[in-house]
Amino acid sequence: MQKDLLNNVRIQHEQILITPEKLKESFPLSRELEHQIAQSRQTIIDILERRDPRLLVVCGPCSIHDPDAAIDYAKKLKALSSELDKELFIVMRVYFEKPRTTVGWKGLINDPYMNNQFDIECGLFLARGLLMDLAEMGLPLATEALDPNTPQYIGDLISWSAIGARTTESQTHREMASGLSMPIGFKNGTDGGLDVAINAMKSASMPHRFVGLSQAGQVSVLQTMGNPHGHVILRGGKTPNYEAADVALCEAQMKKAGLLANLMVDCSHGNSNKDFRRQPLVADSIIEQIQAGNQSIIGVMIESNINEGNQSSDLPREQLQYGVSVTDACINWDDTETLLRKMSQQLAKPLQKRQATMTALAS
Ligand SMILES: O=C[C@H](O)[C@H](O)COP(=O)(O)O
Ligand SMILES: C=C(OP(=O)(O)O)C(=O)O
Repeated sequence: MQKDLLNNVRIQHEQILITPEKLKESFPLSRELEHQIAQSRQTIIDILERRDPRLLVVCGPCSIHDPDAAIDYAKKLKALSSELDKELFIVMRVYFEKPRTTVGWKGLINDPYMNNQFDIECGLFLARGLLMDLAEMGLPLATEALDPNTPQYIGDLISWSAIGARTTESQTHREMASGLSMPIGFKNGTDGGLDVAINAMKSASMPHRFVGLSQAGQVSVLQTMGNPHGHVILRGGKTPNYEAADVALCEAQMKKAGLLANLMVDCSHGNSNKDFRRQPLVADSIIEQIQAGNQSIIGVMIESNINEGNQSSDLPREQLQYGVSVTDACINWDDTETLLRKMSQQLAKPLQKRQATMTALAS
């Protein structure tokens, strides 16, 4: 066959992918699960809109590569979250898509067996199947929305999403965020810049029209309503940005932009200088700030796994250590439990005060 000189010159292969609708037929949601997820989303909205004083905690592995280990982790997190639910609303990080600084493993959906076979359809099946299992355990779930088509396949199972530091400035991601069904956090840029996140929050709160995918798998013009439940995630950049002065600066910039100052602090990434051992120190600062009366910090993010540290995603599967991250290094389960118990205990009083302020403002 004669090669087309002008079209798809650099496309080597095309494969028709299952439609969102068809994938969902294999993993249908029960009415109970629908209600549970809608309720979790509403709880997060209540936290953002100051009707629920609890701290939103997005906690879990940097990325999922082993669904069995994710279930093991989730069992521990579920038990603990039920115990601490007076102070903390814990949502499990279930990240299937990794944005890379240059190149590297792009997550379970893109290359489910980490063997460069890139069986994306299998990745979608694994991702949706795991989300169903986790949701059935009663856990609210969080993910990063990276590929603009992925939410059509799995978004119904997600209660909170993030737009990452590498994509917060992208129009495509802001458009997608404007149509997402759950609250969404925008990370500051990798250089620490706040403007990109604040602009993203503004942009995503507005209606947009753009080309996207329908549930039936048709390329379609999507018209969105705008997502009013955005917030900024301070993740550090060239230097950390979790201290009281950084939080105050972000708060002031958000207010100046006419936005409700709702902030989540990411204890990992630029805020830990990528040293997982520093995550509890960042959390300590958040506890102190809330004890001192801070009202704008509505949540924290923690990268945590069964076992601490990380390992290379290039290792042969049989050499991979169980429950250890293949992307950013995480704190282990024992340290996670200690940290979450400490947060819950030390925040009980200040959060009661938040509740009292909310009640006073509402009356
Ligand atoms: O959270 C994970 C990583 O920080 C992010 O995907 C970037 O990773 P990289 O800089 O190793 O590519
Ligand atoms: C990639 C992530 O973070 P960031 O966008 O802040 O680098 C992440 O949270 O997994």
